[in-house]
Amino acid sequence: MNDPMTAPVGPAQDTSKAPEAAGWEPVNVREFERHAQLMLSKNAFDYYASGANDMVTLRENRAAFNRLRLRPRILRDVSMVDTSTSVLGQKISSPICIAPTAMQRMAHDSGECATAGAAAKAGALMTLSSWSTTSLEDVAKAGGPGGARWFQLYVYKDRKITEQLVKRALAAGYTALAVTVDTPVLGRREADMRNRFKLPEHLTMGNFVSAGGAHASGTKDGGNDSGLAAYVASLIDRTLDWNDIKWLRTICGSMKIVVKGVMTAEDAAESVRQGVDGIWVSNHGARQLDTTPATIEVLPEVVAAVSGRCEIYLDGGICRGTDVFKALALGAKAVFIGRPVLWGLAHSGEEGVSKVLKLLHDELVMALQLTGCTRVSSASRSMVTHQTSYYSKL
Ligand SMILES: Cc1cc2nc3c(=O)[nH]c(=O)nc-3n(C[C@H](O)[C@H](O)[C@H](O)COP(=O)(O)O)c2cc1C
Ligand SMILES: CCCCC(=O)C(=O)O
Repeated sequence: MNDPMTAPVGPAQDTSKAPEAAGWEPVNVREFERHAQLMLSKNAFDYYASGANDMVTLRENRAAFNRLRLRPRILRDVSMVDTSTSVLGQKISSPICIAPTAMQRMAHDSGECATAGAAAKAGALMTLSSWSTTSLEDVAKAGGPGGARWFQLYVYKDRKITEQLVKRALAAGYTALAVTVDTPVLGRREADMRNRFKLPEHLTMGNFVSAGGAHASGTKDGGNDSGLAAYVASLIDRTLDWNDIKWLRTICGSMKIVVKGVMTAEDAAESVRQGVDGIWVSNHGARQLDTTPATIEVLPEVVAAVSGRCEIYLDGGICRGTDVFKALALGAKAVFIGRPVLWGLAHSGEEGVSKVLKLLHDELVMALQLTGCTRVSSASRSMVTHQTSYYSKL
């Protein structure tokens, strides 16, 4: 078996429903990924799994968690553990939330509706991608009235289309807009270039069916390149700046605004000055600018710059309960998972997403118990240290 730390990402085997996958019950997130690799087409798996360029940051997002060491406390009665918390005033059962990932129906035909169903059953917060293969209204229905939902926004050059999208999200009960600010152009994803990635013919960008044309058809024809890169270049607004965040504030009604893709103390401080409600530390799952640090490495500078003035979230590379614990201990209010949800979907639709959420939840509970914590707010800065801190004391 490949070493999970060094295993290359892709290329995927093109053996959908491979016999090796049958009857295999993955016991951790990395095994769900390997299972998905057997189940999915190469076009889909490579798109989901890969990062930008040399994928230095993709490996770092994982490796940086593993360089952190936990300092457990003992004899603290951990018979009862409460993982519930809140984000932007909304109660959720766990700090493990679902990040927006585009085009989920390539992973399983039930796609985003299955994710919404699993999230609602677990009491988890789901963020829906602008690039959902199901309309935001149908996803809201699938999650039911009680589901906690945010909408991820890509700002289109066509501001009428952007505005309609925001208004529809508000009407459908999404409570926050996660505005993605790290994608003025699409990162260079070489697997997608090689595969000439495209959305399968039977799928559409579900939020743009009425807009029609290229907006709806998505990434059907990339010519000699990734179809996704062509879509972004022609339709997504790369002039986006802070004035647009102000503009969004005027049209988003009661929805809160979270900026997704903050990676520096400077931008965190500016985000607070601009009055955003939340800061989402993310390097887009290492799919945009390669050789940025891991998100867990920049979290401390963001936390220091924000100094409690708004909530901070983190995503990138989370695949263990101990990763969640480390992010919380270093100051994140909640974490988001991207690819693990896709691996759950590929395994068995809604049931698979439920399994992944439960797996990570159970691992988090154990991480809390074994560090002597009975609630997520007890995960503290003193319980995490860098591995080198031990060597410096020798
Ligand atoms: C296949 C895929 C599609 C994604 N699509 C979107 C998207 O539509 N909008 C967005 O803001 N981020 C998108 N992201 C980034 C995720 O929201 C998140 O930042 C990232 O996946 C977290 O890292 P992880 O996959 O290691 O958990 C996508 C990531 C992946 C892997
Ligand atoms: C503009 C990019 C859309 C999907 C996405 O965010 C991703 O593939 O990472």
